[in-house]
Parts: sequence; structure tokens; C-alpha cells
Amino acid sequence: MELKALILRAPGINRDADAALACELAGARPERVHVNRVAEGSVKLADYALLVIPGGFSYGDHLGAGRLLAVDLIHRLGEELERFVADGRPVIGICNGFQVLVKAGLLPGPTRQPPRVTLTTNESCQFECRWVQLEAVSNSRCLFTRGIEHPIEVPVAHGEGRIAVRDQATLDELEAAGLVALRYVGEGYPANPNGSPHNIAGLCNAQGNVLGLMPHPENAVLPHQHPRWTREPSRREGDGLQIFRNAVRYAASL
Ligand SMILES: NC(=O)CC[C@H](N)C(=O)O
Repeated sequence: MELKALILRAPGINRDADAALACELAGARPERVHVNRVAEGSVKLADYALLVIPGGFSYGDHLGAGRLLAVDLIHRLGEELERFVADGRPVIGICNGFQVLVKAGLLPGPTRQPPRVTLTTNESCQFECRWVQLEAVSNSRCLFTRGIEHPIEVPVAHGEGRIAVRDQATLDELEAAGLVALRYVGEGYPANPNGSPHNIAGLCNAQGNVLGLMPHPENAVLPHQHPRWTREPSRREGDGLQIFRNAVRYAASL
């Protein structure tokens, strides 16, 4: 049976087509759906196996990147989304989508708890747009990064990607609970493009079925998207595709 992926659209979201392509290459059938269609009930989240919140500048990043779409998630999708997550279905938030999930309290979770983590302006105070190396954290609960044993290369493009935590205890807890899913490889800037502590690039929830990450795996799915594709012709696909394939495989197993 073909699995359907809901790619959530909202004003200012701009990487929905890229996310749709990644889902399609991973074996799912993507549908790009405006958040209003879900909120009014004409599209039901429960009809989908996978939810993607793509990158972009939702609502123009007003009040902080991801903040206003997070309000939509909490107040307009609310229980439907909570049920989707509680059912164990995979949710991936990419860049702006990660900011949305964090500001909605879905990451690191649990929901309805006071926020302990946020994403804020890069340490460099500028928009960072380049390719980075990422490693999957081996003790992570994340289902999207399974089997990724070597560093992968994907691009970043963000202005507000720095993780800020309430205190050191929160950071220790994220690590100990296996909620850190991905890290930038290398020491300091520019390997870590935003100054996130412990080089954190992505977080998951305790169930492992919600992942948010600042880099863009959906822009690293085809061989020629890589900057060295002419010099490394052996590359058969982009490194980011594994993340989508894991999601589709997992969704199929539910
Ligand atoms: N590419 C993106 O999703 C960018 C996210 C957000 N608008 C930022 O600048 O941080």
C-alpha cells in the first residue's frame, strides 16, 4: 500500500516542493497541504502516514522564526496532531519546521510542559548558508537516523538555528535521554554554523518519532545537488535521502 506524506504548507514556507520530492524518492506519495485545510477539517491528519513541516520563513518569521506557525499547531491542529504523535507516526520538522516543533513544545517534549529549549539567532548574527557535515548520535532514540554510521553532508540555510537551553541540567538531560539526534561534525564555527551547544543539529522526542533538525536533508537527495558532484561521480544519491527512507520504512511498519 502506498503511504501518504502530508507536507504542511503555510504562508512563507518555501521548501515544500523539495520535501515532497524527498518523500517521493523515499517511496511515499507526498501531498502539499495548506495548514488551513487541516485546521478546518477538510484534510485529516489521520489519513497520512508521515508529516513533514518544511523549511522557509513561515509568516515572515514574525515574533521569531516558527513562532506563529507553532501557534497554529497548538491552537488549530491541537489534539489531532497530538494524537498523530502519540500513535507513533513519524513527524519531521526541517529548519523552519524544527523551529515550529520546538516553539509548539513538541520538541523535545513532552507537550504541555513549560518550554526548556528554544532556537534563537545564530552566534554569528548572520544568515548561514553552506554545506555542513553531520553525524547521527549513536545512543539517540531517533528512528530517522538509524543505520547512519558515517558523517553525512547536507546544506544549512538559517538565521535562527542556535539551540538555547534553560540551564546545564536541561542539556545534560537531553543527552542522557537520547534526545540529541544529530550533531555538526568539527570544532566550532564554521563547522557548527550557529553556535548550538554540544554541536546539536537535531533533536527528537522521547518516542523517537518526532525529529527536528536545522540542516536540509531534502536538499541532499540527488547526486548533482552536492557541490562536488562532478568530481565525485560515484555518488549515487544525496546523503539526506536515508532520513526520509527511514521515516517511510518505519511508517510502513506501523
Ligand atoms: N531555511 C529555513 O527554513 C530558514 C528558517 C528561518 N527562517 C531562519 O532563518 O532561521
